[in-house]
Amino acid sequence: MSEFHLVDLTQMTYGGEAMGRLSDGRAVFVPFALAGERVLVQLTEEKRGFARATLMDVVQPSPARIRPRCPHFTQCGGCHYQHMDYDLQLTVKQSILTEQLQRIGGLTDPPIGLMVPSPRAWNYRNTVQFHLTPEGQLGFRATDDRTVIGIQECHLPEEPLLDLWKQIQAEPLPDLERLSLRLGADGEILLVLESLEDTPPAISVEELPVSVVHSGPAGSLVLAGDDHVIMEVLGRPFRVSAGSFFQVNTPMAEAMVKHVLSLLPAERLGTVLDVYCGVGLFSAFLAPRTQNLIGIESAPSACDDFAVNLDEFDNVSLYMGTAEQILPSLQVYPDLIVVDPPRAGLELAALDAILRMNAPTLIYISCDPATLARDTKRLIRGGYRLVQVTPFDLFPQTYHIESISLFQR
Ligand SMILES: C[S@@+](CC[C@H](N)C(=O)[O-])C[C@H]1O[C@@H](n2cnc3c(N)ncnc32)[C@H](O)[C@@H]1O
Repeated sequence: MSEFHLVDLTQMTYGGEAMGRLSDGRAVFVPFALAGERVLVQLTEEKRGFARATLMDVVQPSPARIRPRCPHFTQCGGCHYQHMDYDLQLTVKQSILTEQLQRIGGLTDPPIGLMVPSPRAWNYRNTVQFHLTPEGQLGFRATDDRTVIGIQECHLPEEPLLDLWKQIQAEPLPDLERLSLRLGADGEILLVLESLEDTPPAISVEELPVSVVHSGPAGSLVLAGDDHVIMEVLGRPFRVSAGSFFQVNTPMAEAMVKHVLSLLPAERLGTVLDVYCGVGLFSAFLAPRTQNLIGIESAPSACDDFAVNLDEFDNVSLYMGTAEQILPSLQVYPDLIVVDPPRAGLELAALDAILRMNAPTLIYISCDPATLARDTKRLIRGGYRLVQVTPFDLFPQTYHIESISLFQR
């Protein structure tokens, strides 16, 4: 068993941890703690240059520490910031984004604007995904990101999802891999049951006021209602099917769309690329400002939704496939490229193809400051200038940081 260490924490770092130094000078990362605290920790992972530790005791708490709302805090891997009030969460995220762009991105003074706060710090998620414990109870991944722990309460989903959760958690669901709920505009809910069998698990769906889809190895089967929900952003409806991505915080999706539009020039654009376009959230608002809009998206269900959501436009085309496959062979010279990749950021083949297209403006929507910083360095080396970064707090109570960056040639 590893010994205990007393550590003074000096800095919050990306990933939900606070950092201090061990007596041998190595950095140590401690979750659920705050900069300014003296803590007792036990090492869980040791490398030559750093270590990770479990928080055993807060010997000298920070005056900023508050009582977490959720009893699962420190066990559940979902939230890392419930011990800070919301204003402090915003400040911490802002400084982490700055630190990442400085240290990984190589920028001395990154042009970061103030973080746009979420209108709701709690109950903001329009979707929730449960994993199942070995006993078939609904749960979330624990802090180790592997084990699933049974969950009795969560304060992040919107209230109608909590009401439905209460109804379905009564009976165990041992044959399920995952269960997700997504709340649409007008209150309809899509319940998706994922299993490794083609036979749908026994769940009494008839009494539930929802659409139900079973997703198995052979594909998806609608058990009740529709195979999608309608989400609404800035008054515009979006069809979102069971397997498609959609932003989880609807008011913040609206704020991001408005921000992207505010970065556009007044005159109509020629060609615009929307890479990682999903069901067409940004494309739908860019299409009226563009002569020719091209979407690229790898998920078939999101492509189907995109086709429906942008059906009214005849200046829009869509490529289904990965950005790294499609971009290198695309012979276009866009005025604007919008990218919104998953956490891994831009694959090198996609980034190189983007540089070759030589677009005067690139808007990079990021959900991971570390890969944003890495890609920023590459984009700057390739001839872009980072003009401004606006962080958006899409995920209160968690360490996740969303941002929109404007690059120009
Ligand atoms: C962060 S989401 C953004 C979607 C959309 N921009 C929005 O805001 O709703 C990323 C999207 O990229 C898609 N995707 C993931 N990897 C991809 C890849 N290598 N090439 C193209 N699309 C990819 C996902 O299916 C998902 O729809």
